[in-house]
Amino acid sequence: MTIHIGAEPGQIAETVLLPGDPYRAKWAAETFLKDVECVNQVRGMLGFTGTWNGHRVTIHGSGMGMPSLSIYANELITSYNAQTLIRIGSCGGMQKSVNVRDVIIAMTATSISTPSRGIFKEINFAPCADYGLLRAAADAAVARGTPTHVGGIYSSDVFYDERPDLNEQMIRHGILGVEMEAAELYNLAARHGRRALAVLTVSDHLITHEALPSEDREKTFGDMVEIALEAAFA
Ligand SMILES: Nc1nc2c(nc(Br)n2[C@@H]2O[C@H](CO)[C@@H](O)[C@H]2O)c(=O)[nH]1
Repeated sequence: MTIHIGAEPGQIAETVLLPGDPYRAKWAAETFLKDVECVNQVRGMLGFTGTWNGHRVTIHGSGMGMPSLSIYANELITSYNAQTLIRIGSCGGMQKSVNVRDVIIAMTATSISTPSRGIFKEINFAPCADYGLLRAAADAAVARGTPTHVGGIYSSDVFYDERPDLNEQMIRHGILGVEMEAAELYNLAARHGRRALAVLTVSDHLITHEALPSEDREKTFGDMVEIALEAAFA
């Protein structure tokens, strides 16, 4: 048991999927896992452990934003020995070539600040995905016929951004999408020698201003869960 996770030792699997929304964690666990057990309800940040194709998997909410993700990823790594952590989430599209419903496999995660800035100081560390997970996820996505993009994303600290110049520079440099969690997940995985990846579905678009209808979000989210599971155990 930790400050924010009520699970007993052994109740969390070495492979953890991290959606931002705890209710998506519940839906994904009930939809894709067998022998599902709720292992955390502290502060409503639900976590579930079960099996997929005979493999133990935990699906646990991370909350929105890097400070929240940092709390859960730190405790999952240091107190429950999580070895593979895959963020499954959604993002805003930032390139005309990226369409709503597409999947983005995040190779790198650019930010202007993360909770690790106190450690890095003047170091401009490059948060990047585990290559094996990245390759397996890209292969799984393409095999499903899902339009897939592999490249850099932007992990922002704000949803209602008052800095249009930031997005302009990210778009100019080929950043595929914006979300709010992956950079710190990659920082923590590098620090603790773990595997991490972010698999994102594009649910809104910063250029076209299109947004995915809520009923489509569940289908595309399901695709991402399966891609992440196939990559984790490839
Ligand atoms: N900053 C930002 N975050 C986004 C966006 N679209 C999505 Br889905 N997100 C993600 O969704 C949540 C905010 O709605 C955060 O957890 C982000 O990771 C967007 O256009 N901008």
